[in-house]
Amino acid sequence: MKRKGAGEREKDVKKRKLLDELGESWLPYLTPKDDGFHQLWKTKYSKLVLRTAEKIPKEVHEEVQEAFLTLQKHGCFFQDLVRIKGKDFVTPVSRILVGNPGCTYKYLNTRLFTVPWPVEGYEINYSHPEISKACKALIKLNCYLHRESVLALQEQNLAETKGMEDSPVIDRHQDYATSITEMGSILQDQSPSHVPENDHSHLKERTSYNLSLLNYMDPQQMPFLKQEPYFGMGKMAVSWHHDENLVEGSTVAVYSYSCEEPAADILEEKAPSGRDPAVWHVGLKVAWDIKNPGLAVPLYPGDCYFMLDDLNMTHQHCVLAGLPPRFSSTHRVAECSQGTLPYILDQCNAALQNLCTDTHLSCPTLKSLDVDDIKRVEETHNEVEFEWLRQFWFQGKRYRKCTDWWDKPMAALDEFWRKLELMTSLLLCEFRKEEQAEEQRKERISCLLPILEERQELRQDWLASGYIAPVHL
Ligand SMILES: O=C(O)CCC(=O)C(=O)O
Ligand SMILES: [Fe+2]
Repeated sequence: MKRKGAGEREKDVKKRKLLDELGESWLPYLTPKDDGFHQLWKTKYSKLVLRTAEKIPKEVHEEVQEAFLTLQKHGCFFQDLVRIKGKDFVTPVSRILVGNPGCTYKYLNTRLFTVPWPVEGYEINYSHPEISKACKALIKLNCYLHRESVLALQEQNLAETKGMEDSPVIDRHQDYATSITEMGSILQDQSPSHVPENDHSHLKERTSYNLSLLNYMDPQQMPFLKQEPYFGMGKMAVSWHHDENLVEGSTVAVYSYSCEEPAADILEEKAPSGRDPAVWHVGLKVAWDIKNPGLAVPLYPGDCYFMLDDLNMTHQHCVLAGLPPRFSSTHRVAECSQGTLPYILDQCNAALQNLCTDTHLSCPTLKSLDVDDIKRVEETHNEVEFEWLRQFWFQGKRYRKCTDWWDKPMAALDEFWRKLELMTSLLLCEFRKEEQAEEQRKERISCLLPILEERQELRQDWLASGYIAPVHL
């Protein structure tokens, strides 16, 4: 629950050690111009799959590229304020999260809320018909990438890791516009309690993307991009990382669209080795390793790449900036057992069971002072305040640019939070009363205290990061 990520210090030590070992020199990396590039890809990076633009239906390109431009025109991309090692940073890329209604995705201590794509059974008001069309194009892309991922896993026999022998083979020529109804059933499958019944659902689970994080950056507007530190790959739009909060072993599928076809390699003569700095690339390296050369794969407009199976865990990736502006749509299976609206509403409802507001009572009371009940209620209080409300309001009104979908749920969570505040104050009143046995009182207080301390600390933390609270918080 704390904003300061665990394990960050350990990572820092590892990184320092790596850079120290490296000294002044750079590690080798290969691009398609180098001998051995394909051999290296096949042996050390085989779970990275590239589908070049010409293999992808024209309809996909047209709809998705239009969607990107629409979302940008309507000002829907935002730079995120993220926290790394206790410090706040603004991401150089601007982002928007689109996905299943009610889903969220937490990265670098920031929780993003999906702008919902249209799924049957959900009523969604978009602020503009063009935004509605864009979200529809993205869910269609999602279906397309889901099918392509299943095929790629089957082609590499990765679908069989858990006995996939009788999983049906998907027909590549199936119409890409998979019906939204099919997505509806996928959405239901993703309830936290869903347990795969057979091996086919295991494959489906690891490729049923529930959201996409869209990125946009115009390098001309970003003069201070970081240089890639290990290989000398040049300017990075996104530094080396593993994607966080994904279902273990799930694929990540990316559609990449750099807005202009790069001019013939005019810089080639000046930079005979290394990657072309005019072209966008995805960089890959084996995690915490200096033995294997890195890989820089150029991405031309409309190319897609897939990080299959456990590639995201065993390797790190980065995005190397080219010259033109670029969009990407990164489809993920977010681990959202504690990240959906139904989840947090359930938690709040359960906590509120401990509040008795019978009309014949002049003021509300708590039903139980049992330590387990106190703990559950007060922990939910922290969770809704720090993981949801403050995260949501911190990002301002950005979601309203696209939809009012989150307004009602957030108002409901706000209402829950007020009642939880009341419950904390009722609890403190109880502790002031004399009639409890001393032992019991001590036990209750020692269970409550750490949770209240954490609340206090986190409130300070949010305050320090410039968060402006709505009046009542
Ligand atoms: O834009 C891309 O190709 C990938 C971006 C990325 O790695 C991320 O958003 O996590
Ligand atoms: Fe990533």
